[in-house]
Amino acid sequence: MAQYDVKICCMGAGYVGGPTMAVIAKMCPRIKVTVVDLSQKIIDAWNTGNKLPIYEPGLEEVVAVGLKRGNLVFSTKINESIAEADIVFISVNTPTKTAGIGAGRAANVKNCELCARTIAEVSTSDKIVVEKSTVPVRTSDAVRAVLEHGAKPGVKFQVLSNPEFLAEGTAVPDLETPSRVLLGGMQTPEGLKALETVVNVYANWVPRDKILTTNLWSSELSKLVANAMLAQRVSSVNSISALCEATGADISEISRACGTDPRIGPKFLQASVGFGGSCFQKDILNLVYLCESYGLRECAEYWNWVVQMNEYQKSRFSLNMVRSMFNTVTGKKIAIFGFAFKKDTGDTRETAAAFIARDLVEEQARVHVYDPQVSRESMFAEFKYTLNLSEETKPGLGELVVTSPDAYSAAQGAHAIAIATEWDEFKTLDYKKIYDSMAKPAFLFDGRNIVDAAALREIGFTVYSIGKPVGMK
Ligand SMILES: NC(=O)C1=CN([C@@H]2O[C@H](COP(=O)(O)OP(=O)(O)OC[C@H]3O[C@@H](n4cnc5c(N)ncnc54)[C@H](O)[C@@H]3O)[C@@H](O)[C@H]2O)C=CC1
Ligand SMILES: O=C(O)[C@H]1O[C@H](OP(=O)(O)OP(=O)(O)OC[C@H]2O[C@@H](n3ccc(=O)[nH]c3=O)[C@H](O)[C@@H]2O)[C@H](O)[C@@H](O)[C@@H]1O
Repeated sequence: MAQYDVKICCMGAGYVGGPTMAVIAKMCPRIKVTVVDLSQKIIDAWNTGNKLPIYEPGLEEVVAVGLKRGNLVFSTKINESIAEADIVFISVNTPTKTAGIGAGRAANVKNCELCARTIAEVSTSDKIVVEKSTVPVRTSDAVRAVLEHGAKPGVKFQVLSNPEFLAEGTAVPDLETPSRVLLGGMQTPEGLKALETVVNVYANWVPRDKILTTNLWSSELSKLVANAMLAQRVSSVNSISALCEATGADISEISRACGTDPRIGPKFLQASVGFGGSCFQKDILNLVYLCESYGLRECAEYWNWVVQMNEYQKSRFSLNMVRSMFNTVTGKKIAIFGFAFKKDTGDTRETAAAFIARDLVEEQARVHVYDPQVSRESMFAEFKYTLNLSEETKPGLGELVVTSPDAYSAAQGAHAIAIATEWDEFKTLDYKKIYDSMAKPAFLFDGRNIVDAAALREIGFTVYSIGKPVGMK
């Protein structure tokens, strides 16, 4: 039997737990990594090695290394895996609360607490418990209290915070060459020793100067702030896109002109139909709630506007579609290109595309959606979860929303195309062929500014791009 230097157990085999642990296993042959989940279906999918539960470029190859070598295991044997581990990562979902105190804003840390209870219950040896989930600042206090109160005699726990900064679609490069790894711990001799143990895991492939250590609360809060600041840039640029449409300025030129200043930088200045994803909105609302809880009303309002601006951008997009199409889309076929919240992922959580589809369906349009990675099942799950939109709340939804096998059939006979996700394949479609197959006038609303609007206008399309007045290149 193989001998390992360290044994890791990760609770939660989702978008974060799966890729993060697969990379640790790949980079550290002397570490055994077991990823556990409550869902047998998810664990079975990871174990296939080639039909993974999530789509992420390059991930199959990374998972294959650990599975083949035997130091990466996916399992539902939660208790046994925790019991044999030296380090336990908690990487479970922390969604926005839907009921009770702070509903709609506060993060629900129920799953983290349950993990802590399980760890306390089954541990017969000391463990380092690492919060990888994104949590409100000071959640580690609660985790520590649960662990200490539930611990078997003589068993000691150290709690660390190690938030994850990977972005979906680029998870593998983000994990293999991270901008930084952040680790927070208690500034006590035991806390610092635990920090050093986990620093040593990452130091197998991450340069030491990129491994930042802080106190627990700074680490927890930095994660919320990083997401809030990234989302703030998108909302800022989106707010200016509305001003561009009104004045004749061009948002792409503005992003370039401002982003060239090294103090501002070029990234996250791409105007869009609105940001989506499971975390930006959730984490900002969590920050808003924290500010409110500490009586910091102005700070709460400030960050809340990042979310408000995003809502405005999404509704502005669908309103512009309806207005441009002579104030009615009733009975019209409309193609939506892309449903994932960004390219290179099949994740639909909080995707702007769902909001656009909802608004169009409310107007009784017939919406035909094509996305290379999103199944009809996930699309309808997202409608229900985020928008409470289902056959029960909107009879006939199943017929109004059609999932198409490709972009051409989605657009066939349609009055308009809305590009909601920036998949590369949408840049190189045969738009002449698409135009010829559409009802006229043929509209194209580019929610990602990825098509060559001038070339499409040459073909005959009426093109609307974000942050560019009609008729502009
Ligand atoms: N999705 C992303 O790109 C990122 C997410 N995060 C944060 O990481 C955390 C996890 O997010 P995702 O991986 O996206 O969530 P996810 O929903 O994809 O995965 C969470 C998994 O945890 C499992 N789980 C829940 N309770 C459990 C328990 N008691 N024992 C074992 N498994 C349990 C669920 O079955 C699920 O498979 C969240 O706090 C999120 O905010 C942080 C950075 C990036
Ligand atoms: O905590 C998380 O879950 C993660 O959230 C984001 O990652 P992710 O949501 O996967 O994707 P992003 O690339 O940040 O995009 C988020 C949304 O903003 C949109 N966006 C992004 C950049 C931009 O310039 N314009 C823009 O509209 C994207 O299309 C997408 O809908 C952060 O980038 C990660 O660092 C973080 O770990």
